[in-house]
Amino acid sequence: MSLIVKEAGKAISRADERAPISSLLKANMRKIFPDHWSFMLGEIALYSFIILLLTGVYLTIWFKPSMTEIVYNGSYTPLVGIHMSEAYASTLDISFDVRGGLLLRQIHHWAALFFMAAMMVHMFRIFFTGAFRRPREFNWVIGGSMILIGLLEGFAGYSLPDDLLSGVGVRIVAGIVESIPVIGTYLMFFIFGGEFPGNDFIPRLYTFHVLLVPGILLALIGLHLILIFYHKHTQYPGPGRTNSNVVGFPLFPVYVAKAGGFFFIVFGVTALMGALVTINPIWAYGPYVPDQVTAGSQPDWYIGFLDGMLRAMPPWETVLFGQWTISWNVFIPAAVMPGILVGLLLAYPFLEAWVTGDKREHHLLDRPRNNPTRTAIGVMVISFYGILVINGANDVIAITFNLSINQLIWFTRIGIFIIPPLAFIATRRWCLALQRRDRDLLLHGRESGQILRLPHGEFIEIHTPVSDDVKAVILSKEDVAPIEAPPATDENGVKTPGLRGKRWRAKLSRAYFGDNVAKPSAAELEEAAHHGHELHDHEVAELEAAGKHAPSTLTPDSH
Ligand code: HEM
Ligand code: HEM
Repeated sequence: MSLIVKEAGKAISRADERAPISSLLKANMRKIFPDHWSFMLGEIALYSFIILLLTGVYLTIWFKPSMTEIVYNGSYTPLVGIHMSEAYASTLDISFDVRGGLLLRQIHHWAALFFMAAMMVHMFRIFFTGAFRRPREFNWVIGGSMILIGLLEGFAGYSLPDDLLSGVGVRIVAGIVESIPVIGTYLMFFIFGGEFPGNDFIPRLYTFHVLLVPGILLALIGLHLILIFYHKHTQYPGPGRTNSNVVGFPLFPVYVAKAGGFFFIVFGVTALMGALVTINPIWAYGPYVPDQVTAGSQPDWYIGFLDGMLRAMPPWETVLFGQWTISWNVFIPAAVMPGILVGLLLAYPFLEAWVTGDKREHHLLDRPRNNPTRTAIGVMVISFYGILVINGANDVIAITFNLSINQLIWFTRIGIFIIPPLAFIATRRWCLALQRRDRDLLLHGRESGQILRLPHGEFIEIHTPVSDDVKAVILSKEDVAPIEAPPATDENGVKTPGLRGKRWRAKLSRAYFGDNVAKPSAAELEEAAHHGHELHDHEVAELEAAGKHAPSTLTPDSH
């Protein structure tokens, strides 16, 4: 036995001489990572992706990416004798005839929904805490691209079974491609290998779904994680945490154990969902037939906002020279708007840095209230997105709540211009109110609800000072001055180049920082500490004369 161990040890050192992994591991495994529950969101995205890879490989063994028509003869009797594509029939086989097939299919689908949800909530965490600021802007761009690619990958997978529900989705995509002016029809023929639906689409989509996109995602996730390691993780403000240190636990053994355990929890929950909750029962929809549509058909949740945008658009069309139709009703919501939204998403870190003029490195996270405009922009975008998702399900909502679908469409058309700005204003005011509360907490302590009556009859409210931990968190706020507009000419009378642009930028910057409530200065804190921690001499004397003691840990605040 000891000989085997010795030989194995020798083999490892020989391997290590050729590929010096141990020194690399030694240097990095003790790296410190900060701790917070919200840092688990990125992990959920990562583990869901691993589950997708594992279950996806299992599905490839039986799935037949072919649109060749066959007559079904499997064990799901209601469809026996029906004409369908091999893709649809093989998905039925996976569901009813392959051992564990339905379970793995359902785990794959649930993992896809969790993957997209985890990515999005992870993105919100990054956004609201300002974790995308320098030096992590590029990692934000990688993340944003992964959302877009994940969305395409999910749509591709959802379309593979060639059932009536997914076929309707593919038909919509064909329509969107056709709506692109000039090249639309050519592009549609190129993608589908001829008229819709043709025979080539599912095999092409299959290569896209199981090879091309997973490969790209794998590379991007690898790069994303390497960059996180390289930049080090940001941390939330707290006692002893600064922009230049990291307070937390070492990667090995603490995080390796935690992350390993968490992977099994995510896998367990996904497997439980796959085992207990039906998802995408394609046998109930039937095979895709181009002239049929199922009532109440809904895409997976992450596509809902696109569908909502499409459904809200008025029926605008232009016919050029009496023969070329431009379908604005499809082109704008399904091609132009998504392009603009993705562009803004990817550019956000750079836009914010331009408006604030803040190009410094940030390793300490912002509290959302301390950056009211950013937080308000985030909530505004979420409300915009939410309205579109609701409209994407307007037929189902109309039937469930006995409403008219037209009412819902008009609610969306008007609401989309009114609700997001209201959400912006309300959030901004809310953040500023929280800033004011923080300032009050530092200067006057917490209202204890205890009222003290002084012997001469006056009532004072007792305020307890906040703990040092809370103080450290509140004091982490940075008060940044807005950018000033340069003078029209310099001291030699030379006109400032690009004056108009610079004035605009200064205006935006002022609007961005707007009514920021400055945190108390050191002098104000000193004054408050001096003033607040003891009762006035005459009050103490009064209490003592009455045979009472002033509460020593409490701070009265009647002055
Ligand atoms: C496949 C999808 C993704 C995976 C597997 C993933 C994974 C992770 C993990 C494990 C972390 C460290 C833990 C944490 O902070 O949550 C992280 C951090 C980060 N992620 Fe992602 N992420 C994904 C998508 C995204 C998206 C969509 C964005 C933004 C648009 C993004 C931007 C970032 C940034 C900027 C950090 C650094 C955060 C910091 O240091 O505080 N990621 N990601
Ligand atoms: C981000 C990664 C992925 C996402 C979001 C995703 C999503 C999906 C979805 C939603 C379906 C429809 C499932 C259903 O029938 O209800 C599907 C089907 C499928 N996926 Fe994926 N998938 C991913 C990665 C993979 C990988 C890596 C493979 C293979 C290596 C794979 C192989 C398949 C196959 C063969 C099907 C068709 C079988 C079926 O529908 O049951 N997937 N995928």
